[in-house]
Amino acid sequence: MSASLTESVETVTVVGGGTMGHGIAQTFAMSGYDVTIIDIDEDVLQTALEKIEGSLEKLTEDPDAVLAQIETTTSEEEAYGDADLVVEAVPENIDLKQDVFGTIDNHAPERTILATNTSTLPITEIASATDRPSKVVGLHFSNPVQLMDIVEVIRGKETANDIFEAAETISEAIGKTPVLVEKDIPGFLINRINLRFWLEAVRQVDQEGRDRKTIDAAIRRIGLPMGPFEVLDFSGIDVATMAAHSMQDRGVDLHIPDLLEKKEEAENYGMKTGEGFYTYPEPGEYSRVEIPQERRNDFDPKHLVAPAVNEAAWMLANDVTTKSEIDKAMQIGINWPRGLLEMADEYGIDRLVETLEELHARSGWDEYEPNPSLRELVANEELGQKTGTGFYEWEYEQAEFETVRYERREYAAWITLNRPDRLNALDKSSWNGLKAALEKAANDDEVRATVLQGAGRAFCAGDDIAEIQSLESTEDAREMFEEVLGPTVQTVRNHPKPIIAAVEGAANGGGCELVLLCDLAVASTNSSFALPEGQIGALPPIGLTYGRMSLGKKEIMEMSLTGDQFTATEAESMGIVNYAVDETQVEDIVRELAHSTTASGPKSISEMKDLWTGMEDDLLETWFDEAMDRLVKRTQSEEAEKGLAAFLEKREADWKR
Ligand SMILES: C/C=C/C(=O)SCCNC(=O)CCNC(=O)[C@H](O)C(C)(C)COP(=O)(O)OP(=O)(O)OC[C@H]1O[C@@H](n2cnc3c(N)ncnc32)[C@H](O)[C@@H]1OP(=O)(O)O
Repeated sequence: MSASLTESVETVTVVGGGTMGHGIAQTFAMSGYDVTIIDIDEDVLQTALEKIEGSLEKLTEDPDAVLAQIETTTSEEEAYGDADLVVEAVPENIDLKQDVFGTIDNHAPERTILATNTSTLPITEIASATDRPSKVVGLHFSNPVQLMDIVEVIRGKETANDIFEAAETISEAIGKTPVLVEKDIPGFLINRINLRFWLEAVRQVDQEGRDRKTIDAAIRRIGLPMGPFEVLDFSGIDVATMAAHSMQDRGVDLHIPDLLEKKEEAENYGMKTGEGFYTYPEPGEYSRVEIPQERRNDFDPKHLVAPAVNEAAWMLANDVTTKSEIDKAMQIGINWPRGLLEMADEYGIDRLVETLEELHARSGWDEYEPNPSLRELVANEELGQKTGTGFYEWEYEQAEFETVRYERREYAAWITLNRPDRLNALDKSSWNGLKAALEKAANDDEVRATVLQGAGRAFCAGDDIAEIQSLESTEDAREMFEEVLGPTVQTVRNHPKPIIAAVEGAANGGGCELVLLCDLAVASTNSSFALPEGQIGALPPIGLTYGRMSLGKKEIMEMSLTGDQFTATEAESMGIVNYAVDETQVEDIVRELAHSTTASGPKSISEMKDLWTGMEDDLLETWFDEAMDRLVKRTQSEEAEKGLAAFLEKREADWKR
């Protein structure tokens, strides 16, 4: 039925020749429809035609042919008498719109479908001004209409199925991607989600003293084309504030930060006035804002993503739309690199719920109370990529190798040292488990990056000192270090995929050395790094050899000779880790890094790694063997006997002065 309805639409009348109206008219004409624009003002119609002509010159080979399909009129009879579809785009005023719809209804034939491009008003109320509410539908275009792909198709309370479906197919026929909104809710889909994201960004500046450029840098970091302040300036602070107020007026639980109101009152609308959150060369002249990339890790994007996901969860729980419509809207409508709900599954629903709880507590805003459907996902362990199910299903595999847990989340292997009560100290089973897990990741072509992390409050406190103490002879020690530890070290070094250490907590001794062996590393700012092997009468075999590739002599010697703890920030400046970031972001930044490495060819990566390993071998292989030999002897020495006992008895060795 809708197909024939759609086919029967040949003539389209657009009401209002302003910014949206002329864009809508041009779009229909470019797709071959006969278009009439009606406005009460001849001058507006003239300007509309000029603007369309100017735009067509940039977009088509033959602007005249398209222009020939557009007529203008001020006569209602002429405009509506033969229209198959009317699209209204007059200013956002309910009385005006109802008046216009009453007039259209009087003049248009019974078959005519009536659409409104309102962004803030209820479709149902507009439709109530007609005798055909079942034939009224929302078609909310984005500005500039001729360039933006997305259109929201909104069902009013009375909209008939065939009209809703026809609106969908007509949207496709004019080259747009329709997003179906099944309920006539304030803000529809895109504004509702955008506003949650934007308003929290402004609150962060207003109430938390955050810097707007840092927030924009963090949001660009996760792949969005612009940060929230750039977007607000670009699309108009007045427009966003108006949309927020209208949602608030219609009963949506939503706060508008004072800072946004102040900008609006001062008429600092953004690019169009030359001043908004940023300053522009001239009113109306866009220039891309300089955003300091180096601050990109200093703000957690989850603070903005979580409120948006909460809004999406509310929509899903209330049958307003579907997951795919939400994700399509964000990807196609506003150029997100992935859909919002896909992103939610990457972050982990549990972590977004935690973020919402934190925002709720800090702001006191009830809209941040997590939607019950999110809590239900958490209760069901449907956390997203890390459990294989969240909003969507994901490729997921789990295996245990002794005390090491292996998970494949989509294209990344997450390997977890899992002896939290021993701070993941590396005993024989950990070394063997790590080797087996790495081999599994290496042999799986689907795995493109490998992450190494620790369970609990430490990354890894080094070799298991109790186990070292239990080695009773040089032969035992040789077997442990040369047949267990050594081969695992070589497995780490020869791993053909990027290995990224995710450090949260202590990385001591062998733990710190594992970080040195990884290709990339991210640490929480409360992590610590140390090579304290000397304190137990041993020595750091990897730190002293392969560690040289990351650290200079003074650094290695200070770490090895003193065993002192270094902070994550120091580790970052020394080159032990790439980034020291807030603990809430370690997992995210590691995942982003893993994702970024997939931009490089898998074979290129293994060649790069092979070259590096070969170079290290030429320089250091014999010295690593030498270091291991000395380590074996050290662990069997009288000094080690005292040092190992001292640690296990929680006291200092007697040589300490
Ligand atoms: C070739 C050799 C290479 C090596 O790697 S040798 C080992 C080098 N590593 C170290 O020397 C670090 C040893 N650990 C520590 O110094 C401390 O831990 C930390 C600073 C990392 C953390 O201190 P805190 O937060 O106070 O925790 P806690 O109470 O010391 O540790 C919790 C439990 O974990 C055990 N544990 C910690 N590290 C090791 C280890 N490396 N080997 C065996 N057990 C370890 C502890 O004893 C304790 O146990 P309980 O709860 O029974 O008292």
